[in-house]
Amino acid sequence: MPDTTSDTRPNRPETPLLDRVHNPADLKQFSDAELKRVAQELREETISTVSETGGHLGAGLGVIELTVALHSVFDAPRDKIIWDVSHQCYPHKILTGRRDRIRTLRQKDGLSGFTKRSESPYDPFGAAHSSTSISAALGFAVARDLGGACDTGHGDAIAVIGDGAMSAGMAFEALNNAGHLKKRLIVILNDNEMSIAPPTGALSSYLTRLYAEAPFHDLKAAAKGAVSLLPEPFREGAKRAKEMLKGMAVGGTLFEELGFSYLGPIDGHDLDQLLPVLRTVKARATGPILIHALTRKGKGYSHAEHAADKGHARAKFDVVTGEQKKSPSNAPSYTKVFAEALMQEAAEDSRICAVTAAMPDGTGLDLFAERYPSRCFDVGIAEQHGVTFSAGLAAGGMRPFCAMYSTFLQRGYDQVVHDVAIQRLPVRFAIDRAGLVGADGATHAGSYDVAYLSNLPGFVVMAAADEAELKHMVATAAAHDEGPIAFRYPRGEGEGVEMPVRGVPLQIGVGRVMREGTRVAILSFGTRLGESIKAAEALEARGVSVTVADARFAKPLDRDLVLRLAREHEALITVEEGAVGGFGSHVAQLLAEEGVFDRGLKYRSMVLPDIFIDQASPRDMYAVAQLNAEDIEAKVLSALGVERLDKRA
Ligand SMILES: Cc1ncc(C[n+]2csc(CCOP(=O)(O)OP(=O)(O)O)c2C)c(N)n1
Ligand SMILES: CC(=O)[C@@H](O)[C@H](O)COP(=O)(O)O
Ligand SMILES: [Mg+2]
Repeated sequence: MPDTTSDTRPNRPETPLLDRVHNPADLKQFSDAELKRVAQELREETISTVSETGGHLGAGLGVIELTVALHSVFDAPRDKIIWDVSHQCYPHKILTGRRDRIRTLRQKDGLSGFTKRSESPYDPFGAAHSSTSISAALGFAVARDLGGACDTGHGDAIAVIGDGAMSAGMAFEALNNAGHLKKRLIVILNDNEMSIAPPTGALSSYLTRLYAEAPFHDLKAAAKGAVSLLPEPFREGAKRAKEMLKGMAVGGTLFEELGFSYLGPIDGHDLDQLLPVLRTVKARATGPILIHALTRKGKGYSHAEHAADKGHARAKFDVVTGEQKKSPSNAPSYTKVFAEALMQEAAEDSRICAVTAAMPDGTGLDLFAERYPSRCFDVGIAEQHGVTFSAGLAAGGMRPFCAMYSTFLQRGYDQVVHDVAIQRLPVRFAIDRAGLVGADGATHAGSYDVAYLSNLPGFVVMAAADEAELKHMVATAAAHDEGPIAFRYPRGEGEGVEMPVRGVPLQIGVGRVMREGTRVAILSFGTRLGESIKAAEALEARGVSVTVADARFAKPLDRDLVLRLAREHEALITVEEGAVGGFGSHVAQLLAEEGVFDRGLKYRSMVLPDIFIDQASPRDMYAVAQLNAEDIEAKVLSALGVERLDKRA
């Protein structure tokens, strides 16, 4: 792994205090005034790092002071600091012994862009999907109190959760349980009034009202007696507030009603507030406590602060101009093709509507929302609800497209089974980020959707081999009222194929043959089709005649096509960018049932390997997965048992 600290390129900021921090304990040498300078240096180091690596910028900048305050007051790794989503963890990584590798973030063999237990004892819990931190922290708190053994010892359990992540049901399930268990547990609500896009929903409005009514003073907590938890500078003000509030009917905050002490709102960028509040909480808290910190996403870097997404994620960029270094695109992204195809369908059919769970830009539904605002729903980070809401829309006579990343749809799986599939409701699942996604790594890989959908009775499961196919699949889904249907497509740009003006519905369960050969058949499902064709060309050049087909459907399988390919070829290879249990498994099942193996077919199934693949470029990840053209070629040769080709094709 490259060590990048010795690099003294001119854009590296001067960081004399930060240079003295090798682990969080080193922060204890500094006065509060010096900690403010550490925070400034940490901010500059974070900006400089992400300018070189790309990655999540705005969220980390928004928690710089919080990170410094937490690590200077608490004692990690004994105290467990759990970052929700953990896309804001780069400053934490810099302070926790990983600064020498910070510029390897999100690269092959480098640091993960998220917290990861295997990476550091300072990452007590891994994350990347949202809203898990309170549950995990509560688990640590209970384990501590029950005397569980933990390598790093047991101290405080602290969850840092954003306002976006707080909108998920799972966060409330955890609050509910924590309020009941009454264990000492610290939750910091990092409220920057942003998700990836501006947050939607009643909870977001509620949080806004909380601080609009009591900016930086805890009037309600004071009224309910939480004043003793406040540090001295606040206590006087709070007492006065309490006096003021005497006789007024003040309801508790939602969090207090759930059994938490509520402290806040406080200014999450002001160490003069953060440090005394955290010190007091550390010294005095008994049960569950929620600290409501107000922050700004992208804080301190104007190009992030003023961007619509507050610098949520960035390609490498120029620090001075903020300009991102993106390579020019040769084809429209799959996401954009989906959005445009959906708008075409929606223009013809007023029942078409769309649902996203906090990913309007990522799924392309921001475009749809602009054109059809009343037919587009951002439900917040709430995949479970999003799926069942779509089921309700379908039951109510609409034609909903539930657009989610493959990896996030995992969270709504029971809803897919129980609310959609069993009721045979025609929800259309647009599954973006299918396959390996690159820098976000294993947590974001779309590996399982084919397996977890193709086993459901009545589901139609398609994979687009290219962007034109995607357009046809959108049309297919729009026309399919008989039950649930899903189509998957990868992150990034299309293959550059010619696009039809309008998508044409495909015949359900029918694949297509791309080229005819005689000896070997490669049956691809999804965008590995291009690699399969390349492999076929290479094999052809070596004298092996290859048929290549695009299955289009994992369910229902094109039985005729599969059986014909099996009958007419010596070997059949299936290729997909999905885990075992998906397309290839269904083909194998069919071949077994039909007794094809008894007749000696050489069958091989190429799927993602049974490992979690760490971040790298997508191509490198596919190399690890052995799903590139050369791997397909090698698989064919090994299936044939051909070491030196005999030109028998
Ligand atoms: C279950 C799940 N759905 C969607 C996402 C995509 N996602 C990552 S960060 C984010 C926004 C989080 O907002 P917030 O918690 O407020 O943190 P902020 O970025 O504002 O600091 C979303 C939607 C995810 N990581 N996990
Ligand atoms: C942290 C998170 O879950 C998102 O920010 C994710 O990284 C977005 O991925 P895309 O860049 O593929 O939209
Ligand atoms: Mg937020």
